Amino acid sequence: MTRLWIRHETRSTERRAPVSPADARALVAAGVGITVEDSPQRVFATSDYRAAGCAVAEAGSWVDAPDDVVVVGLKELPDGGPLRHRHIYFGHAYKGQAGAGELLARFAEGGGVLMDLEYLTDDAGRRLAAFGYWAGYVGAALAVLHLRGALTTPLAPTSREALDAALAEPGAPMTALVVGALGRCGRGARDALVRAGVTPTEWDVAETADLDRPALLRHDVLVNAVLSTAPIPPFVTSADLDNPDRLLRVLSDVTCDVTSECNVLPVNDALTSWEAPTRELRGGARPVDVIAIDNLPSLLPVEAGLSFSADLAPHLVDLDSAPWRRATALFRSAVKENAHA
Ligand SMILES: NC(=O)c1ccc[n+]([C@@H]2O[C@H](COP(=O)([O-])OP(=O)(O)OC[C@H]3O[C@@H](n4cnc5c(N)ncnc54)[C@H](O)[C@@H]3O)[C@@H](O)[C@H]2O)c1
Repeated sequence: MTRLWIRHETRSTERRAPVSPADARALVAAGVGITVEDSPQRVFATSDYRAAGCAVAEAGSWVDAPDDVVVVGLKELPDGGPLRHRHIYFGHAYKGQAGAGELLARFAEGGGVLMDLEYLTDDAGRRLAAFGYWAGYVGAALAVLHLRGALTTPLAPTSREALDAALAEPGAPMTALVVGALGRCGRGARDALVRAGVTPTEWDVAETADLDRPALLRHDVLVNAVLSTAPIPPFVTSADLDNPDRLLRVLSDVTCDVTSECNVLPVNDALTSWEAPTRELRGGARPVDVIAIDNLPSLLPVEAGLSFSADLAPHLVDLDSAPWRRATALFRSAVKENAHA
């Protein structure tokens, strides 16, 4: 029998969960055993999981859980020693990100396995469960609100209704470009911009093959929603920021590949946060700011949590299916490469 252990998230701002109580109920009915760690910040009540037939454990107790449980979460694990369980979450460990080598070494040392949610794909390579839509939606919304001077900090989780009401407030006209417009984040970004009364320019692979830099710089807002798996020439360079014809004022980097070799916006090399969502890249009379928040969907935790759980839960019944086997194989080759690095 599959035994899942849904962990409390380490990051205090992370209110989402990978599986909702309603989907947990369906999994339990399908014969999956589920333990849910109590969590002070999770958007779904622990009592709802209990009512759905899940056992409840203390926050962080997965470290002492039996070897055969599969630990399920979303974002980073707490620092610590060797990892001996199978873990399902977003490890961000295969693109040379900061800390990736150390994480893979912890798995190698403990004999555990990372079944990375980013690489859970169907036979055609399409992601099976992703938060992209709401990430793009919030990423574009923050850019609009910032440009209008209507961003209140620190950011806090909200509802779509409240966010849409803020976007519907009248503001000065602006232009916006979404790159990666055909993807999940891109679609969310486009919808948020339309909600704000902005008709976005939409670029995907075809439009960036021969990048029209002057056209890019003529937009007030750039939302980067590209999924890059190998380094490509940057979309915005330092010289672009110094270009006197630049209109670009806000870069919203939904991708957040800021420490990766795949960073297409190398003018920025650091994340921003809920406390300080924007950072100035150029000041003075022609400022330009960046937004690079890597947990955007957490700002709409209910909408994001429910849609992600609906996608993921059906795949948690059988962890030996082809998608999980592919994700595991990828992990094993990353560990091997890391050992030789
Ligand atoms: N910041 C956050 O909180 C957050 C949340 C979810 C996802 N993400 C990240 O956002 C990125 C996009 O995720 P997604 O789910 O939307 O991916 P996706 O695969 O659905 O979409 C990516 C899009 O980028 C396009 N693309 C790829 N290369 C391109 C290029 N050179 N030029 C133009 N377009 C290109 C693809 O054709 C596709 O349409 C990922 O890196 C993901 O990790 C961030």
